[in-house]
Amino acid sequence: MNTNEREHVIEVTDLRRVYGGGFEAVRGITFSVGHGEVFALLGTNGAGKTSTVELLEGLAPPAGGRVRILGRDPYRERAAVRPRIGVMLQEGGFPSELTVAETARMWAGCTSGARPTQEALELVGLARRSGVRVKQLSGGEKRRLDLALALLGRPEVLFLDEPTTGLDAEGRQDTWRVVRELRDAGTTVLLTTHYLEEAEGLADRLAMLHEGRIAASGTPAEVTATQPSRISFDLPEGYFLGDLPPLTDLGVTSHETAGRTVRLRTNELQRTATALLLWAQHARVELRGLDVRSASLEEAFLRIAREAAAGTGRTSTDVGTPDDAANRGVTRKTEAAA
Ligand SMILES: Nc1ncnc2c1ncn2[C@@H]1O[C@H](COP(=O)(O)OP(=O)(O)OP(=O)(O)O)[C@@H](O)[C@H]1O
Repeated sequence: MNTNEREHVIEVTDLRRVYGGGFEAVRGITFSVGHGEVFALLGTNGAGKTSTVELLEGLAPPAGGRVRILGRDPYRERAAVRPRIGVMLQEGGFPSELTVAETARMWAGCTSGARPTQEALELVGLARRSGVRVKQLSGGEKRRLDLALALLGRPEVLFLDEPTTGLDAEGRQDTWRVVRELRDAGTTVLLTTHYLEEAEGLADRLAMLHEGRIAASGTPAEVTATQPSRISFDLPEGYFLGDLPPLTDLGVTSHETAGRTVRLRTNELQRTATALLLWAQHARVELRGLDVRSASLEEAFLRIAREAAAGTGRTSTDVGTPDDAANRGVTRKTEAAA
């Protein structure tokens, strides 16, 4: 592996995809993924995730911009790139009359340097179902088979398009475990998902797509940090809202009351919480029901999607590389909302 591959296993620059009829599904996106990173593409339905991943897999040429996988063009240099990547499609579409083992063997026959089929099936917890026909598998088991086949070639780069759709909670956990093990072994993983907790728990970095553009990107923590945190508590007996320190001085962006319960939103969680606790200590009162929490990725996603849909999204895109340690702050492409 040369230096460039180590730095940028996946490199996407101003990528565009236009379908017949002139519809622009991918409108100039830029990001890179480093060796051994898990990168998640999130987005609303039709945001352009699959259209992007297909370009990365070399299934179609971009209408504009550039893709490099392991330093090579995945479309023009497909013969060199394909053996080094693993692809798990949304719909595997394998012959339903074959058994699991037969399907894996058939796929292994088309894969250079394939690992033993039983090993791949064991990785995804399907070894016990080797003799079962594909048509008799549950939806979740079919997804596991898709994953096993993607792993057969010991890929350096793994593309997972909605890998846990249709899986139950246990199956999802199993898939996450496999992805983490692969990542720990140095595999670079790019996944698309609709499950925000999946991105939150699995991805080192992520990008949220909206209408073919990146609306926000960064680590999950960086993306959620762009959203206000929440603090709620009950006003102590005999105290009123006006008895608290001026809320704007505490970094509070909005507040509401319901009975004696006060709910605050703040972009400076530590400062606001500390000031409230100091006030309570000084007043010798208890803030009953105190609840302090950061925004979830789901909240961030919903807000960013709403803002982007309202037309406040900017058009430029940029995601820091993993080596840009000093520049790892989230890249928000939407104006901050109150
Ligand atoms: N072959 C095609 N021809 C024309 N338009 C297409 C084609 N494939 C996808 N599109 C359109 O491109 C846009 C992006 O689709 P894409 O499948 O990439 O979105 P997605 O983010 O993967 O969506 P989902 O989460 O629903 O799977 C959508 O508006 C879709 O209708």
